[in-house]
Amino acid sequence: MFSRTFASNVGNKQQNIRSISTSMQTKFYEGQSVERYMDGAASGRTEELSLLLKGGVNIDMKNEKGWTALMFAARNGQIPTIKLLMENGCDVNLMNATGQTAVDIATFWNHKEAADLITKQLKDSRVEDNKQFVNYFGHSTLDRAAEKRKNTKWLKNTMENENTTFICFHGNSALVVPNTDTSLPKSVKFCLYHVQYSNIAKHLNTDPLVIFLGHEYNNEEKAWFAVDISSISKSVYTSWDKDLELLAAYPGGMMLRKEDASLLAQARALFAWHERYQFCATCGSPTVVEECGYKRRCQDKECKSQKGVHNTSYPRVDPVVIMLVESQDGKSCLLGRQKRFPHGMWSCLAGFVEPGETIEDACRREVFEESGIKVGYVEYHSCQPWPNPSQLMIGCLGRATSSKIQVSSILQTIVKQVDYEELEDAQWFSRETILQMLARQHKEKLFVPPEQAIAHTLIKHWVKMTNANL
Ligand SMILES: NC(=O)C1=CN([C@@H]2O[C@H](COP(=O)(O)OP(=O)(O)OC[C@H]3O[C@@H](n4cnc5c(N)ncnc54)[C@H](O)[C@@H]3O)[C@@H](O)[C@H]2O)C=CC1
Ligand SMILES: [Mg+2]
Ligand SMILES: [Mg+2]
Ligand SMILES: [Mg+2]
Ligand SMILES: [Zn+2]
Repeated sequence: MFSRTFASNVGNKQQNIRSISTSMQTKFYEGQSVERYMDGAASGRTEELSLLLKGGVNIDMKNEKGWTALMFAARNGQIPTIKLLMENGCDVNLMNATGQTAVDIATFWNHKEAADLITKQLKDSRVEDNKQFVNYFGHSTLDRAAEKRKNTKWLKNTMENENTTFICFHGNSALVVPNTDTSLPKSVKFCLYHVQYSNIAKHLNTDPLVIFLGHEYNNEEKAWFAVDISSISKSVYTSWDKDLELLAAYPGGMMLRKEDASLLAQARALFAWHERYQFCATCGSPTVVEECGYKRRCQDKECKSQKGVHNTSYPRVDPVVIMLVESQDGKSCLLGRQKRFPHGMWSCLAGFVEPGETIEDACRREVFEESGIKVGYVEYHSCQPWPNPSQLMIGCLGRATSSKIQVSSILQTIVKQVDYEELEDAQWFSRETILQMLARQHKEKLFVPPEQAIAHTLIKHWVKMTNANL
């Protein structure tokens, strides 16, 4: 039903095949030339390969065993050749006749650097190929390197390393400096303050909460940590830099560069978890931090949580569905208003996923509870870590099977008693009205959430999907 959505979301895989048009280039398909191309890759003759690629060779051509040039380069750990092929857009996902990818081959032959390099591209290309939308707060550039979290020696050395960067948190807020880089979008008002541990260590508690965020891909030397500085007063941190200030993670986190925002989303969720889960959920004993911020272990050795793996010991992520619901005729979409929203703002309906519930059913239930609208087909669009404090917003598109809105239909009786309403109002909006709201040109000053919110992404996607001129 939503095939047009898929066309603009996940179905548009680029075929990255280069056609060869001239007769000279066509000759290249002859056996000898294939061999020359493959041999060039295996031997690392980058200049020759570069010329062949400029001549229009099919970069992903395969030999009779299904091997590509990238696979040959991976077989011999030819780093510059691998880089050249990837820069020229080779397909890193291809498999040979026995089902091995270039990463498998590099790994098998012990070329770790080559395997890591191709793996990184693989991740990037998945995003690129699928045209998958990455929302604000989701642009992490770090390898979380979970295996390092237990390696105390590596952690200690790395924390002290001058290439390592610390970001600082004080309760719910991050330490920031005003942005002075005018090349960044206007919405970027602040930058996370970056500091080395040695510069702040003397001001910290004896054992501050430190969280390992990860290191840059293929570079263990460039590691990132977050540290709790709540024991430090304003006069102390402003002595490091007079422009320093504390920025509340939400909504302040919307005013950062996208890379900073993802670091904030990761750190903020973990700090909030540590603050709220000081005691064991199973027996009530105090807990201690392990795995550089990624685990809390009960101090009672007899506690059930010590036996086996228990999710009470690990950081929380709360799944929330958020959905753009399209009317039966496809001409309008359903938006709602919560009381706490700024005047004039309308957004997608959203709600926490409940235990034992599918994403699709959660969308249908929340929409029905909040608006009385029934939803049939549901599909996934994209997601967003939401640091308020640790939701994972699962963005979906849904098709309504009814049209009569009854706000908080199911909750209405309870709502009266507890004086709380999920939504103050819900309405259908035409595409034309949505366009005015997106452009902030609506005559009654109605608008939708800012582009940092996944609600904005979904609304804009629906407008594009319905062929509006955006
Ligand atoms: N990024 C975005 O564009 C948007 C993000 N959101 C976020 O989604 C979240 C959920 O949306 P709502 O409409 O409020 O959900 P909702 O419709 O499920 O109602 C919230 C109520 O659900 C209950 N609840 C169930 N599980 C909960 C949990 N794990 N944590 C807290 N409360 C829980 C509480 O009674 C709460 O008052 C909100 O925290 C909001 O910050 C909401 C809309 C847009
Ligand atoms: Mg709800
Ligand atoms: Mg809701
Ligand atoms: Mg709910
Ligand atoms: Zn316990």
